[in-house]
Amino acid sequence: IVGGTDSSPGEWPWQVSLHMKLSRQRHLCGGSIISNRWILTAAHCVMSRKNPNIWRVYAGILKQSEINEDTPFFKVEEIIVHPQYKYAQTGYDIALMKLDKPMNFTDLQLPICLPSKEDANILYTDCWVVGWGYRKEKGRVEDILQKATVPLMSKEECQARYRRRRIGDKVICAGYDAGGRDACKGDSGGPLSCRHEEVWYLVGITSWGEGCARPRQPGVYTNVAEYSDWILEKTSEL
Ligand SMILES: O=C1CSc2cc(C(=O)N[C@@H](Cc3ccccc3)C(=O)NCCc3cc(Cl)ccc3-n3cnnn3)ccc2N1
Repeated sequence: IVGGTDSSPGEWPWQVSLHMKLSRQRHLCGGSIISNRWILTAAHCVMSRKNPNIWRVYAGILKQSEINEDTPFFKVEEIIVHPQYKYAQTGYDIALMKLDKPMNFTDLQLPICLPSKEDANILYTDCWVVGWGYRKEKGRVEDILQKATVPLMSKEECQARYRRRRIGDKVICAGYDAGGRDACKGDSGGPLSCRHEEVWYLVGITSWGEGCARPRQPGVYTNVAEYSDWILEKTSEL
């Protein structure tokens, strides 16, 4: 996160850290708890890494330094990538991870609400992008979970900023024309969370941008409300 500040314990209880373990392990992406068995993340995080056994899901943590060989994690039983995903910039950047066992909810690990299709045109005014990603384009994964508030941007304005891309209804843009606050490397897959009438909704999944926090280059997020049918279909499959 560029231009953010430290989060407090339990401030984002739906935020998880997705670690990939090959010879070594490291934080690769963020994700969001949406039920006691399912994590929502970005397809580009798991594409070409769909072997569930290499993933470790850490919930209820604030600092990466809390993670060591004794820190409990969830194993992944199944990974479901949206069938139309190709690259982040062409959309459908959404994936589900099924945990190998149900998570017990605590003050530090809780699900976030999914917006319904009807909520797709609510004007959210209190939105935050959160993650352990870089603070600048040439940075490193941060220890303390960072948060930054970013205003949502209209599709038209976002299309004008990304002339060579197709900015459709299935993505949401957020950021400042002056730049300065944005997601960055290591934040992808994590939540763009918006508070509406006292309730937090998972409005976006951190997907792509041209650099980090550059003027007139907003962050582009998967518009979760547009995928509510797909999420419900995949998470209720018997
Ligand atoms: O220990 C380490 C050090 S190296 C490292 C790199 C990345 C990374 O590039 N992540 C990418 C995505 C990715 C994930 C898996 C494999 C390959 C790439 C990312 O977050 N990308 C964020 C994309 C992004 C989104 C928004 Cl909304 C705004 C601006 C940007 N950025 C544009 N340029 N940088 N960020 C993630 C974890 C890492 N862990």
